[in-house]
Amino acid sequence: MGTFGGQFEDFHADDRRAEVIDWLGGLLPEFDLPLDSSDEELREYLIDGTALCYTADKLMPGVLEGVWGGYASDHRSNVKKFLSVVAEMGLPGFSVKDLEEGSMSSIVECLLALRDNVSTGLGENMSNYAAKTPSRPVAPVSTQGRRSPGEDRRRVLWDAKSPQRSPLLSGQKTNEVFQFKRGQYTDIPAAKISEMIQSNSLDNAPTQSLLRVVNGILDESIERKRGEIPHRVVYLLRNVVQEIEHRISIQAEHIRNQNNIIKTREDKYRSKIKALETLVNGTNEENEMAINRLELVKVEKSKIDERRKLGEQDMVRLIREKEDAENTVNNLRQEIQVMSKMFEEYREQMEAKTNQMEEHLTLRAKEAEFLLMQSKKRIEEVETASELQSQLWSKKANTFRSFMDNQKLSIKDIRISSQSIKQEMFALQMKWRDEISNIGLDLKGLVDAAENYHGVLAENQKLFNEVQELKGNIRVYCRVRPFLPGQDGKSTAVDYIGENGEILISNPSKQGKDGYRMFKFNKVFNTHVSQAEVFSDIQPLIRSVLDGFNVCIFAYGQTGSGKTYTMSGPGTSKEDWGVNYRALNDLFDISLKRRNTFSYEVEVQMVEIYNEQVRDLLSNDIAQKRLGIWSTSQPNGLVVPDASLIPVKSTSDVLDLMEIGQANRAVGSTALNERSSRSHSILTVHVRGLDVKNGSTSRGCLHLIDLAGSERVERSEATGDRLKEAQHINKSLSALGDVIFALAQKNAHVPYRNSKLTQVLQSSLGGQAKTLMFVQVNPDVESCSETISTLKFAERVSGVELGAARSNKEGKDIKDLLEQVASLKDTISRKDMEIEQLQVLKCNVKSPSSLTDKSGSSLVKQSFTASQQNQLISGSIGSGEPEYEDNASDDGCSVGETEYSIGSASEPAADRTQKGPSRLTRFFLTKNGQPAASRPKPKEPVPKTTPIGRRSSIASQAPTGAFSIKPPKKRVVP
Ligand SMILES: Nc1ncnc2c1ncn2[C@@H]1O[C@H](COP(=O)(O)OP(=O)(O)OP(=O)(O)O)[C@@H](O)[C@H]1O
Repeated sequence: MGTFGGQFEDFHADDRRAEVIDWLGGLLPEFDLPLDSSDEELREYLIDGTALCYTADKLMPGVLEGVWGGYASDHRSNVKKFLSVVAEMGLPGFSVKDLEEGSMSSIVECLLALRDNVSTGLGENMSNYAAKTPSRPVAPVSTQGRRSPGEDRRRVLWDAKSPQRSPLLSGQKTNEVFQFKRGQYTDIPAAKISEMIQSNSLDNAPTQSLLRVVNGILDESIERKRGEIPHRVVYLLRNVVQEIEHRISIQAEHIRNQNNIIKTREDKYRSKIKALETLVNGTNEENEMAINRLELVKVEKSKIDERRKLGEQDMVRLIREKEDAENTVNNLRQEIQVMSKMFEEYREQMEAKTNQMEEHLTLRAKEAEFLLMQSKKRIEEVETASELQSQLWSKKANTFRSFMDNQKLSIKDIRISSQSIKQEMFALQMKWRDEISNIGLDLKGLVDAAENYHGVLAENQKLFNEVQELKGNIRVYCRVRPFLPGQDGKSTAVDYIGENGEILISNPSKQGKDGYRMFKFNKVFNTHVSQAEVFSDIQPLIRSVLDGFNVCIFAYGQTGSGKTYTMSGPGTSKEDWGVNYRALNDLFDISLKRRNTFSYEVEVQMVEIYNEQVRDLLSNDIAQKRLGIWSTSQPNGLVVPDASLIPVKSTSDVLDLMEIGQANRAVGSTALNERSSRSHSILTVHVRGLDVKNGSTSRGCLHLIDLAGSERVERSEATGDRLKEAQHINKSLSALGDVIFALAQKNAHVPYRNSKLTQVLQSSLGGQAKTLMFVQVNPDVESCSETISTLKFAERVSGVELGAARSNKEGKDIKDLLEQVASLKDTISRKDMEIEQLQVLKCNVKSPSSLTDKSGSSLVKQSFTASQQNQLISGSIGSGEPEYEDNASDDGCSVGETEYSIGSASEPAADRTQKGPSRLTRFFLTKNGQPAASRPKPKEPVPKTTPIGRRSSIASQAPTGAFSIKPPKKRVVP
């Protein structure tokens, strides 16, 4: 039943809609919707509101102009205008939303109400309504025959809305015309009545007015009783009645039409009811068909919905795409703006540059012009000058010509005189030939001597070194550290390194000559010199330990200058080995070579001086007792006897010990060196040798000392414990400086006891040891002042004469050795004399004219006075150092070899003769420069005191007894 009710409602709605469509089809010519159009189709037609407005305008022309000025482009506004007209008429309206998407029934009902309202003769209302609207042009009035009801209706509307067509036709006037007072109709003049009739005012008059006119006329005729109504009034009456009849007939026709429509609708309803009944009573098949159709419809609907959804999605997508596109466009716009800004800036820059260039070019052009002017001037000047010059030259040429003429004349004279000279010369030549043959004989002897000259020189050099050895100068070797990795950009303070031990330091903080300082040492090792090369230079010195000498090598220099590098080496590989390892290795090698003649025992001690305390680096005992330092006169040579003394047999033993020692060393970091030695480390190698043939013994001791850094406290930025350490280090190093100073000055008192370091070094500095100092230099220009003070110190050290080293040998051959030394010194004096003679000869060869005096005797013979000759022959070294010969080692290396020569030994003889007294002469000078004429002759017994800086005579220093080496605390290397 519900379905049927719903279907009925649908049919009803369809019907109502069809009615509207039908009505609109008749009203609007362009409206061509079929009667069975759906709600949606109708909505589609009406939705923009134009059709609604047309309808209203058609029914009530101009009515919309009164409502907000006519049509609008916006569909909602049109619909609203239509709705306002409908509302004004008091008809049911609808909402805009209904028209857009809701039910169409409200719209259909509204339109039908409008239709009914208009067609049921709401003409008055309409005319009243239309009367409110402003005037508009008069619509053309159809005058042809009978009019259709619609046309009439519209005409009525039109006429009602055109009040100014004639005075009578206006609503007000019409009322005035048809609202006569009783008795007035009869009084209306005929002209007026005919005018009223002719002007169709009756057509326009409302029906009520017409009926009032009829009643009025009838009332007047009744009142008059006589029944006499003027013809003209009757005429009017008849016309009015005709009009009323006409209207009634129109109404009747309209009603008939309505009836027809109703009948048609009735038929439709009936057929629909029948269809419904058929539907209701229909077979299952039909139902199914209907259901199927319904399903199809649903499917279609769902499809439509889907399409709609898809459309909506498309719409959303398109909107998004549009938004994206807009964003892109905006971005592009922004980019364009940025680009244009940049371009603008760039253009401005280019303009600025162009301007600058223009200015620059203008300046250059001006300069060029100026230069051109100057050049022109110069050319003019040069032209003038060249003219003057050519004049001068021509003058000079004339002078020269005359001079040449004179010269030619004088040449003639000379030729004549040369003839006579030639003759004289010939006589002289004869004389010279004799003389030259004599000189040739002399020269032959000279050539023989010259052949030996170099050999003699080398020997002399060797002897000079030996003299140095005898003097016992501390050798100073300077080594310059290379820049470390990462220090590439630094500039060096080392300006020059000479081959003969010169080193020039430049100090950029000082100007001119003061900015440079030259030092001279026994040797300077440049940055590239290898560990092996350094060692080869000191090897003979170290080997002398096996011959019973005490040797001390210590490294001095500021932190990070390479002391540990030189003494220990940077690593344990063989190339890296420093002096320590190489020295011990070398000692083992030689002792092996000499094993048939000598048997050696090697023992090692390793101590450090840390904060003025001596610590045993080879002890396992952490809480060590303080170690005492013995006086240097201890016969066993042990300076720190309580320190562990470990016997070693091979290099590997040494390596193990060094490792222990290095591990126990006190190191820390300073601002200058990441791992800085904070103590002085002393490695002492004790060597005892036994001559298996004659039973004599020797005892040598090698001190290898790595001093702590000598930098200033403030530069190392040390504080706390580090400051204390640094202060101790500085104090001990300054004590070392004082000792060196006292030694250099040959003071009676040498302050050894001021520090542990000087106490330990006492035997090396003041005793009979051979001492060598490595002065380490950091090339960095920032360390320039430290470098200079280090080198000054080293310079002072190099001036210290310790006296000749003494071998700690004991045996019956000491006397023999002393004799050997005496004869050696005799040889030296002889050799020096020979050299002197050769030099004199050489001078004489250079100037042959001076070779002979008038008496024809040789100047060579005259170059020495008798007293000088006596002096030379009788000159004696006097020291008779037995150690000198003992230096010669079995393998041919001797300590006194040229490696230790000081630069001056290699100077050319000529230079030396020019500079001052010869080496020989210097050799025989005492320290105050006086000739040592009273020296004993070589064959004389060896004196007890040495003439050259010896502190005590050999005799007094000779070992007095057998070695009394205190049995040390020996420790076996793990
Ligand atoms: N001749 C050299 N060749 C290459 N590198 C060197 C040389 N000398 C020193 N060095 C390097 O310089 C750095 C400092 O050297 P080293 O530690 O030996 O200085 P130091 O004077 O012993 O310092 P400290 O007083 O602080 O102990 C190390 O890295 C070392 O390897």
